[in-house]
Amino acid sequence: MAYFPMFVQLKNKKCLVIGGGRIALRKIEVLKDFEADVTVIAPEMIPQIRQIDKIRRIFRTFMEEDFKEAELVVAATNDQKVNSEISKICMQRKIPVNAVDQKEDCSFIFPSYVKEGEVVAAFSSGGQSPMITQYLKEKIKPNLTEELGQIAQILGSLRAFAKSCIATEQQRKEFYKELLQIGLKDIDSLEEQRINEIIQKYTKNQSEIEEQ
Ligand SMILES: C[C@@]1(CC(=O)O)c2cc3[nH]c(cc4nc(cc5[nH]c(cc(n2)[C@H]1CCC(=O)O)[C@@](C)(CC(=O)O)[C@@H]5CCC(=O)O)C(CC(=O)O)=C4CCC(=O)O)c(CCC(=O)O)c3CC(=O)O
Ligand SMILES: NC(=O)C1=CN([C@@H]2O[C@H](COP(=O)(O)OP(=O)(O)OC[C@H]3O[C@@H](n4cnc5c(N)ncnc54)[C@H](O)[C@@H]3O)[C@@H](O)[C@H]2O)C=CC1
Repeated sequence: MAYFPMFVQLKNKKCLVIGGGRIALRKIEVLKDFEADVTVIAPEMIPQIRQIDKIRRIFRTFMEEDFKEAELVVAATNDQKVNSEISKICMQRKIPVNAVDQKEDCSFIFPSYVKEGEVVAAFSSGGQSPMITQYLKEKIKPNLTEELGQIAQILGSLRAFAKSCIATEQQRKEFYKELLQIGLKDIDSLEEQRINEIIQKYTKNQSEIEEQ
């Protein structure tokens, strides 16, 4: 079964990671990368987890009341029974849950991803082979450049303006495409004056349409 790649807003969401080993660390780093509010619960945590900034650490085994406020949970202990129990609690409470050792206990799984600014490419093999998932990430890395992330930010900042000032969706599409092509050739040439020239070209078209 293939999983649907849903892009979820995690900023400031209360995410609970249960377990304090190497795999918990990997999951915490991903959640932090998307600005989640992370709490870790485990009797023992590896030094790298103890050193992470701005997370809550609770040194004990989990309790049912820990789930009260959780909006997303990762069961990352090394005990399958414990992870399964966590999963059941979350499923009952309809909290999205990931269990690191058994996809049957997951309502969502983690992808391998590349992120530049707000552009994210994410891969999954439906749990069949994380190696393949990692391989795909490495393949896309040379294409998902820092510049592409910057171009996305520039195009994003022009969206509201383009919607109000460029007449049709087709024209807006051409406008974004032209800016993208320029940015891909040379990000530095996508500066204010050049952008203004292109804006004028597309808004001029609109005033011509309005005059007719
Ligand atoms: C179902 C899923 C649930 C979940 O964790 O969300 C899951 C489950 C399991 N992984 C296992 C093993 C490995 N996982 C990795 C790596 C990653 N695993 C990740 C995700 C996922 N792993 C989800 C499915 C993803 C998909 O759809 O493809 C990544 C992408 C994201 C992340 O972890 O954040 C991250 C790469 C991050 C990156 O580099 O970008 C490596 C490689 C390595 O460690 O270098 C190995 C060893 C090689 C191998 O086994 O293939 C085992 C067996 C453990 C055992 O044998 O004991 C299980 C349990 C089982 O399969 O039963
Ligand atoms: N999803 C993935 O990508 C992968 C998953 N795995 C799975 O991940 C599991 C965990 O791996 P590691 O982090 O290396 O294990 P680990 O042994 O380093 O850490 C286990 C952690 O769980 C904690 N723990 C145990 N019982 C607990 C409880 N009742 N409440 C709270 N915390 C508890 C321990 O204190 C410890 O911090 C492995 O057993 C393996 O099945 C392994 C490789 C990749």
